Amino acid sequence: MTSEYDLIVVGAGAVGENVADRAVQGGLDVLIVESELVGGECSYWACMPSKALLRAGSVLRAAHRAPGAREAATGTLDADAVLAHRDDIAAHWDDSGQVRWLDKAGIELARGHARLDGERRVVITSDDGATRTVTARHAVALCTGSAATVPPIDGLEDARAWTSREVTSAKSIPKRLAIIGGGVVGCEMATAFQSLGSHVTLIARSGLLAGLEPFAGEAVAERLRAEGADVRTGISPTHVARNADGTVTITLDGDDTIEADEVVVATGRRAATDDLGLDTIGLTAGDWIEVDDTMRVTGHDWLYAVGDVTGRVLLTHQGKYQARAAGDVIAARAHGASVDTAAWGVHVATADHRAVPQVVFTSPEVASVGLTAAAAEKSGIATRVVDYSLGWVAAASVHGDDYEGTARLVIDTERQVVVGFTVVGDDVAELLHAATIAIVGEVPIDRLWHAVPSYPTLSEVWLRLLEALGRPSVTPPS
Ligand SMILES: Cc1cc2nc3c(=O)[nH]c(=O)nc-3n(C[C@H](O)[C@H](O)[C@H](O)COP(=O)(O)OP(=O)(O)OC[C@H]3O[C@@H](n4cnc5c(N)ncnc54)[C@H](O)[C@@H]3O)c2cc1C
Ligand SMILES: NC(=O)c1ccc[n+]([C@@H]2O[C@H](COP(=O)([O-])OP(=O)(O)OC[C@H]3O[C@@H](n4cnc5c(N)ncnc54)[C@H](O)[C@@H]3O)[C@@H](O)[C@H]2O)c1
Repeated sequence: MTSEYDLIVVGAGAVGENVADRAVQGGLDVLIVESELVGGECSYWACMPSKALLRAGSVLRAAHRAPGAREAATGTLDADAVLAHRDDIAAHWDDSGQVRWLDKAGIELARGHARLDGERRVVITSDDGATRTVTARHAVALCTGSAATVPPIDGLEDARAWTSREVTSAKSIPKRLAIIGGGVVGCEMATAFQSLGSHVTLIARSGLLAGLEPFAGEAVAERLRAEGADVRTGISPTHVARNADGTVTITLDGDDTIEADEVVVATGRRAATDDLGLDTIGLTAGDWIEVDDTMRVTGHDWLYAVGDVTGRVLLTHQGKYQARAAGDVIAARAHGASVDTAAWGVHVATADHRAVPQVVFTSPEVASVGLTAAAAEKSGIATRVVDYSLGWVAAASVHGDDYEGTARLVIDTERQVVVGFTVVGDDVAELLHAATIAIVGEVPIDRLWHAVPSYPTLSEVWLRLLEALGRPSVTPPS
């Protein structure tokens, strides 16, 4: 067995797989180490199973909005069928398909838990306790992801609370589900489980989806309430207890209590770095790993960190974007080739700072990229903000009865380019990429007038937003 590789990747989630793939394509020999399932969180306990749990509810809501379909869709969701579909999407938690992909891509896999053991050295401990030491000729890339945080709420540790893992892999639908945390996971899982028949109580210490435009969280809260969920904002739990009969009691500020059959903690993530041997190279276990825009770790020219573990952006697509830059730059540096680190260059993840797209698959959907109005103002950019009600676009009336939604453009008035876009409404996810291209391409507003949206599509909201900004006028001859 070889003990030396050009590159050792720790963690075979979506991000690690992509770093390895790019590096192999760049001519390096690569070992990837995985302690659980090849494919990582996204495939088995995050993006994919959560979207499978949400899809049927979204389709049924769409049918209810459309006269004719509404009359045909009179029942409730078949929760068992949804759970079975989710199991298929999560490949029944069997990673053999992804292992085959690694093999085809020319990436060698080692199963086990990897720990750094000084510079460029990694010790792999397999399930039977056997260890193997490998060294990297050029680089080690840490792609170990993140894990759910459990906040220090009295009693929570002992209450057998579900995290994102248990809720996305749930085997049945609890009658009453309480969710602590009004962020992305909390809102998506509240949407899914309310539609699957749970009575959901969502407990958020602020409003919902803080950090996005305020109208996003407000629309999601309103819809959840309309569907029967109990949404409590501006309140925190003070005590959680699992009772003798298996139920859970959650005590809130002000002593109100909530009874539930299961409780989910969805209060953010921590770096998966606590048992990674970071101390052997002078870094601190448990910390997010700081990197430059080529994803190289500050102060260690052989070490890279990519994806969630950096804490830069906790999204699969953005981690994979970083991975493409990192895999390519590791290969370039190994070959002594030139490296392009200028903003928007091949080897840097510039978009992390300026154009991170995200879709929240709630009802209504929330799609955003770039800066919110508040973030743009805070960063000192001279901005203009325009809003348009999506219900006024022609396509909305065809889409379904009483369509409601909001789109917001944030414009940098000095550079005359879009720096932020948020849209909230049913089936708006696919509107997002146009905005991402406008921001990354720094397309001048005047030119956007020539990007004509098809009639009647929801994309016509672009035209309405431009009209709200004002058509550039032609100066009449004097
Ligand atoms: C419920 C939920 C839903 C989400 N939905 C979306 C979504 O719709 N869209 C989106 O873009 N993002 C979504 N995300 C975020 C997304 O899941 C993460 O951004 C993504 O999984 C990060 O990928 P990663 O490869 O960096 O980490 P991970 O997927 O966590 O992979 C890290 C891998 O490293 C392995 N590992 C860790 N330590 C070691 C070690 N010492 N040795 C060997 N192996 C190790 C782990 O077993 C794991 O397989 C969601 C997250 C959650 C929690
Ligand atoms: N569709 C998607 O793109 C998608 C879906 C799910 C998750 N994700 C990603 O996964 C990551 C994790 O999601 P998340 O929802 O766990 O984190 P989050 O940061 O989005 O939300 C955490 C929420 O918990 C609250 N909170 C924190 N500590 C608390 C406490 N002690 N008591 C009460 N509330 C508390 C915060 O105020 C916040 O509202 C996100 O960064 C997100 O980008 C993405």
